Amino acid sequence: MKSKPLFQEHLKKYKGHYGIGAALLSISCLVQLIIPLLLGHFTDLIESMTVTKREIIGIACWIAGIGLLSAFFRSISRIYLFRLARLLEMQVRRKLFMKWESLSAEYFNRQRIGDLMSHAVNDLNIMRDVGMTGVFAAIEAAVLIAVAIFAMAGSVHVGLTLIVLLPLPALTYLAYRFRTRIQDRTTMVQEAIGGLTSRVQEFCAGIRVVKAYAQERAEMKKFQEENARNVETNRLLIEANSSFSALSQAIVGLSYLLSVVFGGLLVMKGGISLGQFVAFNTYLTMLISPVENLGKVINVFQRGKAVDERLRHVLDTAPEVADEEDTLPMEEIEGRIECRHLSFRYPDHKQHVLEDINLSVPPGGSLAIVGKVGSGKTTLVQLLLRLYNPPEGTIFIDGRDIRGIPLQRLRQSVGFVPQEHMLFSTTIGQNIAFDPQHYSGEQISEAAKIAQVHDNIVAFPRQFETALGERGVSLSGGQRQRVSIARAVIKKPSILVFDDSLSAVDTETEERILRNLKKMMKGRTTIITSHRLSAIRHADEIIVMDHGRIVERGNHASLMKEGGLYASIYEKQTMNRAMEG
Ligand SMILES: Nc1ncnc2c1ncn2[C@@H]1O[C@H](COP(=O)(O)OP(=O)(O)OP(=O)(O)O)[C@@H](O)[C@H]1O
Repeated sequence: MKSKPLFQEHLKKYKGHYGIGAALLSISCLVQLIIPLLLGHFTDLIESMTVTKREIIGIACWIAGIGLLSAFFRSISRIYLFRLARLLEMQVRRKLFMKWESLSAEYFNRQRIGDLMSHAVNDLNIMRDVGMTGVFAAIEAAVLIAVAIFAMAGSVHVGLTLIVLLPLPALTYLAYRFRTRIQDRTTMVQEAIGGLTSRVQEFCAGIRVVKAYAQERAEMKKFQEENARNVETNRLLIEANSSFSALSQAIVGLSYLLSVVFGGLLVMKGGISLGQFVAFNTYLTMLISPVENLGKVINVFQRGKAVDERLRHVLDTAPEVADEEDTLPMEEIEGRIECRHLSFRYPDHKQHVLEDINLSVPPGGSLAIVGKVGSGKTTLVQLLLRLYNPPEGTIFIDGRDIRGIPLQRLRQSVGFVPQEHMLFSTTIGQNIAFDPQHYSGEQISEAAKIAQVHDNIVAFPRQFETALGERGVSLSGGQRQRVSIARAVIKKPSILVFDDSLSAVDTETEERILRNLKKMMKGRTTIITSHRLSAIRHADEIIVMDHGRIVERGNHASLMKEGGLYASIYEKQTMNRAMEG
């Protein structure tokens, strides 16, 4: 289902609050409109030479008092309406984040980080601007224009008012002409910001590679291109905005000119008094700013519309991996895994990366998946976590099709150690206890011991409280790997999946980790993919993959006896180790 325009929805939901804000602002505008009448009266008194010093002070005090009262209501309404705009920003950002959390890994593969950041930051700034500048100026313009015109016609001269208002409909035409141009250019600017953010993000993340390959110049060139695109798109937007502003000001200026010429003639003919002429022009001056602002308001709303569409495009993305409506709850997962004729290709790809995979792991059993680079090992374990959707009827856990297992239950029951060891910029302890469940310090420490990283952590002055990432310490590749192993084992999951997760530790540490795991994983299912065969030789079953197919299967002894691919890789690795040792 397509979502409704975000701003309109917000307006509808908080219509009462917007009503109060609009009422407060209207009071401020109405109070302000008394000032021209006082000025007109004052001018007539001066012209008639009948004014006393006391009256002058009295009128000045009234003008000051009314000005203050108007400013008071204006500032309250501003606080009120701006708070609503902040609320809109916060709610849309929350929606956006919740949507991202529901989307599959594939969605993020297809997106540039810069574009996502541009949605979360720049698009929402524009959205907030719609709520702040847009709504505030629109209400002010509507009230001031309506009431000032009424006052000009009612208290001064209908004919003069009509003449002066004659050019103003041209503003509507102008807004119509500029509408698409401003919207399109806003989209271009937001996309350019996304591109620039992506470039900076990629450069910072890949700084070591850039330096190692002396790619600074090439990177600078790419950055310059994005930077220039950003400047150019902004230039185009400013050009459209400025032309729109200049033309609307010219229209307003024409009104002013008509007022001076025809108003002056009327005063000379005695049609209106000098005081009325002054009041009329003061009203017109009051009108100029909101009418000019009206141009800005239209501009802000047009930019807001472009952003609203961009954001809704994200919010309307359907999650590829989600619970079906008829998904039944599931108590505990025991850990029996089965693949039946599993063939898989990535969304939007023609080629199958897994072909007719059949396997069965009993609860508490261990399965090792080995094979050449790109043979499909990671794909297979990601399907077991349902990071992608396998075809129905191909993967079963505890006898239930994985597509019918509640995602929350499935993911709570699997401890996954991925190839890339993503640690968050919190403390080491929080990185280990990264689970909805609460863990005690003792449990965190225990998990770190199993993962063989406890000694490293306690060597830091703040131990488990040590902050990681930005402005925190950096861990070595091996330490990061072991912290993410600790993160998986602390859950004591029914199924533990290691995707080539022991590659950055030496063989001795690897042995110790596996020994500890064996104790802890008694009765739980373990799946390990690895390039290093020494890490998996104790597994109950080993499958060897090549080009997405299982080409050999058995245990270490039977595979060695077979003398196939497994045996040849194992011998090569043993020889290499012997030569290195
Ligand atoms: N998100 C994706 N979209 C499309 N194709 C993908 C995606 N991820 C992997 N592939 C392709 O699927 C095939 C299997 O990749 P996979 O990562 O499963 O292999 P692997 O055996 O784990 O490799 P490695 O040992 O390098 O980790 C490769 O040809 C790869 O290019």
